[in-house]
Amino acid sequence: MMTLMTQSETLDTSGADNGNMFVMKCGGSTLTALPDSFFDDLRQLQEDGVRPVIVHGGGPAISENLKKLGIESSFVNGLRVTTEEVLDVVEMTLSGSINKAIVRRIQSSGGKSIGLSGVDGNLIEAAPVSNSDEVGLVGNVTGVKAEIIAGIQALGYIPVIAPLGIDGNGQRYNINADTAAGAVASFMQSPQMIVVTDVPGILTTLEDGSKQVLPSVTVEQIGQMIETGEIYGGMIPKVKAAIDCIQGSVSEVVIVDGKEPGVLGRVLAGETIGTRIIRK
Ligand SMILES: Nc1ncnc2c1ncn2[C@@H]1O[C@H](COP(=O)(O)OP(=O)(O)O)[C@@H](O)[C@H]1O
Ligand SMILES: CC(=O)N[C@@H](CCC(=O)OP(=O)(O)O)C(=O)O
Repeated sequence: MMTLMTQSETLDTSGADNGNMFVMKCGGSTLTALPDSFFDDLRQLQEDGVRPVIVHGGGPAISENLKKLGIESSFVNGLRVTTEEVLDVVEMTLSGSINKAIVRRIQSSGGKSIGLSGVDGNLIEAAPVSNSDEVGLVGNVTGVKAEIIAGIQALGYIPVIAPLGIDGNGQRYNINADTAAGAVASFMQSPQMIVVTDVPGILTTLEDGSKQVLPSVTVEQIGQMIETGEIYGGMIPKVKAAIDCIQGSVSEVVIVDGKEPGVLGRVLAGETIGTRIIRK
């Protein structure tokens, strides 16, 4: 049965099986380091009938381009202070070079992919964050047109989404990629979100000073780790996005290192790898 959606709504799953989909966030810290085998695995999953959705970052590339152009940039609590001038560079970098580089890599591995940003088709609807007086044109997600993503998947392509948003007046916003991925996972009713980054999971420091990956953490433990400073910097938006989306239909968020061989298949097979963030 076809369902028509006039506004952004959580996907009606009455006619679709979302059990075989997952949302993956690929961090800018790791994009260039992802091996060809990562994209081969993605193609294999697609051939096996799994339907991934990719939301990507690109923070380091944005900073590099801003520097080249002599534009000052700074962060407040992990969010880039974004003027219209900065936003031009954010859009050029994320929707342009980074988005297309990912699409090309998927295609080079024999997979099928279409890249778009949250601006296209008003895919990601956004509103200013509460501290916009400090950070400028940074957005929170208020809606995701899940039917656009589902449509691209139905055509047999992997959607690759750059984290920009747009409001009813046509104003663009810069959205943290972890936040955007968590919102896409929620609105798509994805059972799982996989966060691919440059560390093997959430690390904790043992008494002897060595670091160890936590196989799983609860929302409560995360709160404590932020308070003690054990979780800091770029890990904070990841765990916050994870907490937000596991309140709904997403049952787990897994944080993994994209360089780990066979990582995607291993996560989907339920292997203990990286850190699983679970409700309780
Ligand atoms: N407890 C923690 N365990 C692992 N990494 C952490 C932790 N706290 C902070 N981090 C930092 O988070 C970084 C990942 O975030 P970020 O650099 O923003 O990656 P991405 O570009 O993938 O979003 C790690 O490289 C590490 O420096
Ligand atoms: C508002 C905000 O901070 N947006 C981010 C968007 C990119 C991003 O989040 O990239 P990573 O996942 O690589 O960090 C930025 O401008 O850097």
